[in-house]
Parts: sequence; structure tokens; C-alpha cells
Amino acid sequence: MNRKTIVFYGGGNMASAIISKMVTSDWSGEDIHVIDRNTEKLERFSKQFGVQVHDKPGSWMAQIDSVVLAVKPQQLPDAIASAKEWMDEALIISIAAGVRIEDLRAMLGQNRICRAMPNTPMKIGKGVCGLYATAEADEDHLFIVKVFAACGDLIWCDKEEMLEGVTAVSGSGPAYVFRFIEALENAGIRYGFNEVQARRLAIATVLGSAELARQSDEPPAELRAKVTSKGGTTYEALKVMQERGFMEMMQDAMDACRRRSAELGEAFHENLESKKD
Ligand SMILES: NC(=O)C1=CN([C@@H]2O[C@H](COP(=O)(O)OP(=O)(O)OC[C@H]3O[C@@H](n4cnc5c(N)ncnc54)[C@H](OP(=O)(O)O)[C@@H]3O)[C@@H](O)[C@H]2O)C=CC1
Ligand SMILES: O=C(O)[C@@H]1CCC=N1
Repeated sequence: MNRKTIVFYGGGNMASAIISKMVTSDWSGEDIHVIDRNTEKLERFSKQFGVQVHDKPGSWMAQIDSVVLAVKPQQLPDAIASAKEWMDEALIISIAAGVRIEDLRAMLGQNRICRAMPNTPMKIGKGVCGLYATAEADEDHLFIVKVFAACGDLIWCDKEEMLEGVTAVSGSGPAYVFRFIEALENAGIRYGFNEVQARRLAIATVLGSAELARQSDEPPAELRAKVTSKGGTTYEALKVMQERGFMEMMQDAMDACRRRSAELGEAFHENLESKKD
């Protein structure tokens, strides 16, 4: 693939996570641009990653190949309006949670669009990102993979709605896992370990179990059964989890997350429609 240029509109947490891995792969900082209104953030991007920084869009974007929309959903309309004239020919990648392609298309006036739902472990190359692109972006799949490849695993969705499921499982998922780690750590402290020791026990347990699940041919349910001796300790713990409805609670939590993602998308859509009148 020829050298291509990419702009991140919004230099926040996610842009930083993605760019930090791009520059360790076959991307050169010279081909990556970041727009943000905060001077300090721009200085950090320039120093840490050697990328090109700008406090606003402008004619310098005329030859750009792609734009990643990496602002908060509510900031998208203003951001797009300010750069629209330079994005006609570009592939647009939006990471904004919930914002639908029909609304991106309405704001952009073009349809070469990909929606992506990344997660924060991408920062260390261990993330997972759901992707869905329009038919007009069919020839851009290789480029899209090149943007995110160093960040972790990539999963293409057959339908756009599946991205709400990605948000519920893996986009917001790191927060559930951190909560679980907090629970293990708190228990460790209650059982007499200091904070450092308790955190080590908790993190090593989650990390080791995830890595075992990844490397094993057996499904997680089999691996769980192998820890659970008949009449033993694990059985007692899992029994409490079952009595308290752990699986149902997790399902309800993810349903709520998915519903919120759809609600945010719907609210964004209604807001956009109301401005047309
Ligand atoms: N955090 C997560 O785990 C995930 C987030 N996402 C999505 O990623 C997107 C970005 O999130 P995140 O990185 O956390 O957001 P941040 O708020 O950290 O980053 C957005 C940046 O863009 C700047 N900005 C906004 N509008 C403009 C503008 N018009 N001109 C110049 N700069 C602007 C903001 O400045 P200022 O602060 O001054 O407003 C801020 O620095 C969101 O849409 C979110 O839904 C997706 C998956 C996971
Ligand atoms: O909480 C949020 O809205 C964002 C989207 C996925 C993870 N964080």
C-alpha cells in the first residue's frame, strides 16, 4: 500500500491509545495528523509520537486520505461542520459511541464511512475493536486494518447494529473486568494481604486465566470445571455466585449498556433531525 495520510480529529484518550500503537507499526509520525483545541495535549502528541499537530482543521487537509472522528458524540456536529469542506474525498472512520452511519452521512454529505468501537487495552496492543463499513468503503478495508492492526484483535460486524453489542461486551468491557479485579483485591486485603500483594494476586489471576483461556482448546466452561473439585472450595464460591444470579446480573448489565448505546444514537439522531426544521 502507498503511503497514506490520516487525521485524528480529537486528541483525547482514544486517539492517544490508537496512535501510540500506530507509530510502533509501519506508520510514520509524518503521515499522522492530530487536531485538538488544547495546546498542552498537542504538545504531548508531538513530543511523544512525532506526529503533526494542528489547533483546527484547514486547507492543510486538502490531500488527506482519511479522518478518524475521535471527539465525544455531542462534539461531533461542530467538529464535522468545521472540517466538512476538506473531507469530501476522505475515508471517514468514526469511533463515537452510538452515532449511526445514516447521521454521519447526513452531516458529512458523503458515504465512505467506517464505524469502529475500540477499547482502552488497545493502548498496550491488547485491545479488540469492532468494525463496520459502508459498501462505498469496500476498497478501504486493508487501510482500516492497517490503522488498528497494532492495537489488538479486529472483528468485522455483518450489520451496523452489532456494534452496540461490541460496545456492551468489549467497548465498556474493560470497566467490568477492572471492577472484578477491585473485588478480588478487596477480598485479598480483608484476608490480611497488603494492597500491593492483594493487587498482585488479583491481577495475576485475571491475566493468567485470560491467557489460559486464549491458549487452550477447551472452552471457558471446561476450564472452570477443571478448577472446581467435587466437594471442594471453588464449588462453594460458584454456588454463591449462582444463588446471587451472577450470569443473569452480567447479562442485565450488558443489556443496559447496549440499550444506552442505542439510546445515545437515537437521541443524537433526533437532535440532528430537529435542527433540520
Ligand atoms: N473511552 C473509551 O473507553 C472509549 C471511547 N470511545 C469513543 O471515543 C470517542 C473519544 O473519546 P475520548 O478519547 O475518551 O474523548 P476525549 O474527550 O478524551 O477526547 C476528545 C478530544 O477532542 C477535543 N475536541 C472536541 N471537539 C473539538 C473541536 N471542535 N476542535 C478541537 N478539539 C476538539 C476535546 O477537547 P475538550 O476536552 O476541550 O472538549 C478532547 O481533547 C468518543 O466518541 C467515545 O464515545 C469508543 C470506545 C471506547
Ligand atoms: O462509556 C462510554 O460511553 C464509552 C463507550 C465505550 C466505552 N466508553
